[in-house]
Formats: sequence, structure tokens, C-alpha cells
Amino acid sequence: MIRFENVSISHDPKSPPALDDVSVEVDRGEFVFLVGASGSGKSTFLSLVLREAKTKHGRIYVAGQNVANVPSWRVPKFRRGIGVVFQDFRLITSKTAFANVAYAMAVIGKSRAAIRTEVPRVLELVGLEGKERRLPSELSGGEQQRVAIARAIVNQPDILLADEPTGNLDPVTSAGIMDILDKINQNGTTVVMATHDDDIVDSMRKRVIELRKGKVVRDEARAQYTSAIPIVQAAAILANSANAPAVTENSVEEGAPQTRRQRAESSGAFGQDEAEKDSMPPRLERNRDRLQHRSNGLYGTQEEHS
Ligand SMILES: Nc1ncnc2c1ncn2[C@@H]1O[C@H](COP(=O)(O)OP(=O)(O)OP(=O)(O)O)[C@@H](O)[C@H]1O
Repeated sequence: MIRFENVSISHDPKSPPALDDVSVEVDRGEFVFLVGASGSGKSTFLSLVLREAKTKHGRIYVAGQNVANVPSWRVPKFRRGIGVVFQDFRLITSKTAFANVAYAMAVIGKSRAAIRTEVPRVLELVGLEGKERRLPSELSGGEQQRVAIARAIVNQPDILLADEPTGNLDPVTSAGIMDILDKINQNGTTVVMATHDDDIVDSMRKRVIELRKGKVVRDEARAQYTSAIPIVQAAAILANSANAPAVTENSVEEGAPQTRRQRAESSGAFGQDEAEKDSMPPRLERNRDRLQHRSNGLYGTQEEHS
């Protein structure tokens, strides 16, 4: 469904590459977490899938198409096959939940009858029945993210990209969002989710691709951060997946640190201040400016809608 072959990209010729010789394949129907430190290349990966960014180095196939061969005029149609959810929801503040979702159908020319049928169906799927007429300001953060997910899936994309979808939400609300993403995946949509949230990754037991400085340093099926399996190259584990030892609870080293944060703390990398900061509520403002810039490109600015 998504294939990267030796993909490299530099946003800035003076800086190291944001992605460096990345080769990965995501099959139809998979749920994949993309993890890695800030700046490791997760958003760049997603933007290449979406053809927001382009590179001449390597090949990228999305749903069988070489994205380099999609002419600019066909990019909007190409993107119809991909739903996107962001950390900061990016709803049109002047439109109701219903209208935000309906808008995604209207812009691709869907009929009023289709909109009247489909929008309530997806709003119900994400648990928002009865809240269709509320403005984003009348919804909680988790409910706003549910609207954003409904908007992303209403045109039934084959792929759902989620860039830190729980980054602004508390753990309980995040768990509800993960249930919805899981349900969407079980309905057949391929899901690729970039996240920093160790607890979510650990609880979901899905495939994890880890980037470090633009390189894939780990690719494990049903991974947990607690896994004692050392970092492996993607190609190696995929090639040997039939013979590879399953990642099981028993493979977790007794007494091993439970999360990246705990590993960092136990190795002394965290001072007390950092540990306290890390235990504070979610990272509310992180990435907001940069994501806002990308949001304007995808859905237009608030001013354009008002
Ligand atoms: N538009 C841009 N111009 C210049 N450099 C960029 C641009 N976008 C990203 N980069 C750089 O590319 C590298 C990868 O960034 P990217 O946003 O993909 O990382 P990330 O893993 O998504 O980080 P985060 O978790 O903070 O969102 C970083 O060094 C970043 O500074």
C-alpha cells in the first residue's frame, strides 16, 4: 500500500537529510506506528506519502502509484485516497461538526443526498451522535479530534495518516481516539500514525517503525518499548519474519525499564526537572506553528472559510 525504496530527502541543503535511505513497505490493512525523537523524520515521511513534499532520491509508491509520476493537477485526486488527522484538529471554527465533515464531501463534488446519508453515519462511528450541530468551540478536545477523524474518513480513503493525533489529549481521551483508529483499521483502512506516546504504542501492540536522524533503526511487529529485542533493521526482520521469534510478554527482560522515559531516567539522561516536565499533561503547544502552516495548505485558512 505504501512502499519507500531508498528514499532520502533534505529540506535544506546545508542540513543533514530529514530522511536518509529509507526503505519500508506498509501492506494494505496494516496499522503502523512511526516513532522517533523530535526531528527524526516522522512528519517528513507522512508528507512524502501525501505528496506535500517531493524528492528525486529514491522511489515512493502509494496505492500502486509512483508518486513522482502524479502530475500536479492530479494531486488533489491522488490525496482523496488518503485521510489525514493532525495533532491540532484543524477544524473550521465557524462550521458545525456536521458541516466540517460535509465540507470534505462537498469539495469533491458529492451530492447533497450522499452528504445527508454519510455524514451522520461517520459521526456516529466516531461516537458523536447528538453533537452534529455543535461548533468546535462547543466540543471537548477529544470530541474535536473525533470530528477531524470523521472528516478524514468520510470519503473512505484507503490510507489514514495520523500525525500525533493524541498529542493534545489526556490519556483517557487518547485511549478513546485509539479505539476509533483501531476500529477504522479493522474496517480495512491502512493506518500510519506518528507518535511520541510510549504508553499508546505499548498498549496497542502494533507494528512499530522507529526513525532516528532520518534512518529506520527499528521495524518490529507487535512491538512494545519494553521489548528486549534489540533494534533491528527493517529489511532483516521482514525477510526473516517467518522465522523470527515472536515478541511476547516473556521476551521482556525482567526489571527492564518500562518506557523510553524510564529508560532515560534509569540511564541518568533525565534530571529531576526533565522527569517532572515529562510527567506533566500532554504537550499542548508542540509543533503548533509548523502544523498550522501545513494545515493551511490542506484545508485552507480560517479566513478563507469565514
Ligand atoms: N520545512 C522544513 N524546512 C527545513 N527543515 C525542515 C523542514 N521540515 C522539517 N525539517 C527538518 O527535517 C528534520 C525532520 O523533521 P520532521 O518534522 O520530519 O521530524 P519529526 O520526527 O516529525 O519531528 P516532531 O516529532 O518534532 O514532529 C528535522 O531536522 C527538521 O528540522
